[in-house]
Amino acid sequence: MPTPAHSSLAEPLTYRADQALAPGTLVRVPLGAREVLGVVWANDLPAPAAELAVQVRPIAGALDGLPPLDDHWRALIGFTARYYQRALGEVALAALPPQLRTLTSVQLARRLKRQSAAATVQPGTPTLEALSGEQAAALQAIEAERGPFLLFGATGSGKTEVYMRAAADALARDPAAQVLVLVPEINLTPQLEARFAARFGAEAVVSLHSGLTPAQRLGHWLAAHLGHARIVLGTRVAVLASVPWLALIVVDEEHDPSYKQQEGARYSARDLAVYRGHLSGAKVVLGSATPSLESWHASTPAPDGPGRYQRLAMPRRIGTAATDDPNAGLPRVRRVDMTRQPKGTLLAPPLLAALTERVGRGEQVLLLLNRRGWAPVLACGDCGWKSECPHCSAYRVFHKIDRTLRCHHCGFTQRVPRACPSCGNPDIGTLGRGTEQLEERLVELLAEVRRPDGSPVQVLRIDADSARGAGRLEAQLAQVHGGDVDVLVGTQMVAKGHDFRRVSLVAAINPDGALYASDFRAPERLFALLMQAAGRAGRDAASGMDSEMWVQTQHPKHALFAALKTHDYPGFAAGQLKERAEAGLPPFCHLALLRAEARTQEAAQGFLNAVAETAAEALAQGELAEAFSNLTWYPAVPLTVQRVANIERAQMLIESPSRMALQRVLAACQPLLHALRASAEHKAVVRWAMDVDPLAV
Ligand SMILES: Nc1ncnc2c1ncn2[C@@H]1O[C@H](COP(=O)(O)OP(=O)(O)OP(=O)(O)O)[C@@H](O)[C@H]1O
Ligand SMILES: [Zn+2]
Repeated sequence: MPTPAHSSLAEPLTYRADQALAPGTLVRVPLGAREVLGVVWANDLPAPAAELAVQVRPIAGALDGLPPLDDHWRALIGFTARYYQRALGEVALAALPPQLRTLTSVQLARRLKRQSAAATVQPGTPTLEALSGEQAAALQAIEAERGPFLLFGATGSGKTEVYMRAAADALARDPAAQVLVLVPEINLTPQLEARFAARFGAEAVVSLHSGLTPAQRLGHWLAAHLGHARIVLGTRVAVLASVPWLALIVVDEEHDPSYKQQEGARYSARDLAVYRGHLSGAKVVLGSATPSLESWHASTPAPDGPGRYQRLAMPRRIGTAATDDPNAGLPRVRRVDMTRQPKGTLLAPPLLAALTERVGRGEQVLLLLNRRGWAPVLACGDCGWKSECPHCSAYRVFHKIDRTLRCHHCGFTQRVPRACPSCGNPDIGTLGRGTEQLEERLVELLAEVRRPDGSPVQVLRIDADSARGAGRLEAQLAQVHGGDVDVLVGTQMVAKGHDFRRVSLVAAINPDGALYASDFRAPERLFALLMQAAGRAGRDAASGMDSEMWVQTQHPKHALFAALKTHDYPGFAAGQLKERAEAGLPPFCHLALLRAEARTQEAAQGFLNAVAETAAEALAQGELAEAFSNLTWYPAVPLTVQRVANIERAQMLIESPSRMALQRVLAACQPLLHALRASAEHKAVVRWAMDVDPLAV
């Protein structure tokens, strides 16, 4: 009973095969007029009645040069499809390398011949540093206990070393063992891949992510599937790779939102990693200096929390064990009250002075501004015109570099008008600031400043615009690591995971926007971003540089900044969890979002409300009555950015204290959703999607 990978059909299809095929075997099967890739899902079906048997088509061929996908993998795919409410075939397909879809059995055999044999792993090289006491204790616990573990290690506490030693232990224990290491965005951390390759040998490590060519992706996937790769390093898609001898899964920076897939099956790779570990008996280590509140709560011991994960703390930075100060080596946090600065100040004078001094001493400075472009809005002071996107409910951003107005939602781009398009006023201006403007201003402000060797100061901007193009980002990061850059300006991209050795001052230029955002996770995100940004400063304890994190804010007394000042993640988390418990928000309840897109807002909301009504009629009585009574359905509302590319977007929140109840009702809603979508009444609906455990609401 192979499941053809591309169909949106929920259930596997039945085919006939002359030879017995083990479950997990890849096959090519006819589907309508096409021939597609499939996976044998079960082979123990009762023979169909004679009159039906003639309708069962034979498979076109089996890719039997390849070992079948194992039970654990199939169970993982089955779980993912069920939990995230998607078709089995779709999830299986997304997990397989695209090139497999087109290969014939003969081509695959040829490809397999070229695949190199199993890599030999050199266990430990003699140049290893001695572990810190905290690192040694964490490793010992990982060795001795079952987990899953939350490695709660301060920035610069040496979590990567713990991952590598735990990996080395797992590989040494079993000559076939494999390790899966998940990272948020691989091109942001080229350093990490290099460190693993240096430690374990380049042949033993393969990467899996969307930046690979189709041929590389197939090659790396095969290396993992055949057991040749001992370490598989990848982004969220790698959690679904076939890794048959899996012994350890590491999820680095487990709080990172990019672990959540945002289209198709909207899975959380972090949550699936925990499930996968449970399925295949592999240990799971989630690591972060700013864990997600879900993982923090899960690792809180009874009676205050469920104690499902075991928390391992490494509060100290490497090289600071000799002092009594638990925050030794972490930057001193300074809040600048922007209400006391002249209106429109971009960089407060004391910050500019500190920055100038640091650069003059040959230290590096990192400025965080989470907004790309020159200014978020272009506006006319006379008639009130603003640079709205004609296709979206959003403003187009002014990019000075190529003099364009660009919509960051739909991509619509035009040249900047010379005068106000509405009233002809030639004197149009900008509102707000982005990274381009900050970069330009810094170059002006630092024009007279010299580095210790007398050369002019170098300013570099890193954001999604500067990083466009293959290899650009890696090259820019290499410039920073190489010391060619004095001031680095960037969006959240620069705050993540980098081991910058010479940064001694980090500043958040304007973080206030997120303080009062409507999403209940906004404070958690902001706190993590600022802690991580601060974590890029003063990483070389041996250099003796003191380091600082500056925060420019209109709300210097805000509790979030107070917690940041003392590097108090546990205090911040406790406050947030208390609020979440009182408000009945995750992790104390479970959410699903139903989204709809249509030509009109009315049609989008009408569809969602019809789903809620139909579900109530169909499910409130009968078998699912009790589960259904555990759910709260909120009315449909427009999304914050309501219209994108002329499509109206709406969503409906469904909430339950019981994950099980939510799962059962969502599954029962699937046929209702498909039927409603197909009905004439809702033909204006363009698409709908279900997001289980959504990250943003
Ligand atoms: N036992 C050790 N002795 C000396 N140096 C070490 C040791 N362990 C790690 N380091 C070094 O300390 C630095 C910080 O370690 P690492 O990058 O692993 O930190 P991290 O905990 O992952 O931080 P972040 O959360 O900021 O990414 C690295 O340069 C690493 O090589
Ligand atoms: Zn647009």
